[in-house]
Amino acid sequence: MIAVCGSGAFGTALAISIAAKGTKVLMWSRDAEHVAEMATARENTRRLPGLPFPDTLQVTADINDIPVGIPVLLSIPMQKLRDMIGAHGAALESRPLVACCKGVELTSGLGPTSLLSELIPSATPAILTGPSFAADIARGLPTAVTLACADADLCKDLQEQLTTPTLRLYRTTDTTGAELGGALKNVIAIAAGTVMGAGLGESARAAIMTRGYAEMQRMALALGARPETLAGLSGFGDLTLTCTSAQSRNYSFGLSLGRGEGFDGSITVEGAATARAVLKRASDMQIDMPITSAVVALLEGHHDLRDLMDRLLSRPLKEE
Ligand SMILES: NC(=O)C1=CN([C@@H]2O[C@H](COP(=O)(O)OP(=O)(O)OC[C@H]3O[C@@H](n4cnc5c(N)ncnc54)[C@H](O)[C@@H]3O)[C@@H](O)[C@H]2O)C=CC1
Ligand SMILES: O=C(CO)COP(=O)(O)O
Repeated sequence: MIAVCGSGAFGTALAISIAAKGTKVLMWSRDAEHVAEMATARENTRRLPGLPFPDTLQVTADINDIPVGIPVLLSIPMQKLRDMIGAHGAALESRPLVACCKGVELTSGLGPTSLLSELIPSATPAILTGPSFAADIARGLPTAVTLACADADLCKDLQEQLTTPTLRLYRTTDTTGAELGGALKNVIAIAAGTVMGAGLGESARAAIMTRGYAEMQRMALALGARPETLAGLSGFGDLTLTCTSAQSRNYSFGLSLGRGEGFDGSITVEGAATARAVLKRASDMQIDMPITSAVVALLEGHHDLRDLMDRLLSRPLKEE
């Protein structure tokens, strides 16, 4: 048995996929009304309509229903994870906790596994991340992601428990690389969307993706990530998906920025807060991140995209 905390799109998709192979899954949400709705409809009509729950998936609004010791997947947006743990951490102690979120916390500069280690030292943190849209996972379309956990034996055990016939997990002990790949690619996806929204062309997007990947590597390697993790599913793989699909909320947010349109503030766009958090960390560490810096300028109301592009294009010429 496993548990999933958070009944958003991603948590629900993982719960459906894992339950579909016969594993018992208990999905918790803080919203009792939503839980009652899901229990009756046997689907999450708010986030993944039309994708029925397997019989092995149950829902609860009481986090204390989660049995002691079983692995818990935490699919809560990065900037909300501290609040969630603050309110419910006592129920999550002494067990594997698999972060299923992508970002860097604005207030601390920490990624999901470091934050979990700080807040619940008795738990063993892991992270599940990589190129995967929730709807694809829930529909049973083929998907491959990275599972990272510093404890190699536990990582292998979780890999077996969470892999399904359509969701294939690759394992690594490099939690830093996995979580930074997932966080940083969202920032570059906002930039790629902006370029496309502004009509600057697919060649410009390819340049943003490639130079964005160079930025991701600079930051992640400086923080101890392994290059092969960045080149894998959680880095290059997710960068590719998120910078090329309007299914991505980060990319769609960028499209709106580039077109000068508004965007629904209730939609989870992890890259926005992460861009600010990463830029602060990069400037403390004297790491050059011009694309991230341009995204932050856009977020702070710098509407002259042409001026930002000119700034990127007029940087000193250098080796690749
Ligand atoms: N949607 C997708 O296709 C994918 C999402 N992710 C990642 O999964 C994470 C979650 O994203 P989604 O599920 O799409 O977001 P979502 O916006 O659909 O759902 C977020 C969930 O978190 C809950 N939540 C928010 N604050 C909370 C709090 N303080 N306490 C308890 N619960 C709280 C909400 O009630 C909601 O159920 C993000 O980090 C995202 O980057 C990763 C891969 C795919
Ligand atoms: O991380 C994702 C796909 O791997 C989902 O991307 P968005 O959060 O931009 O929708």
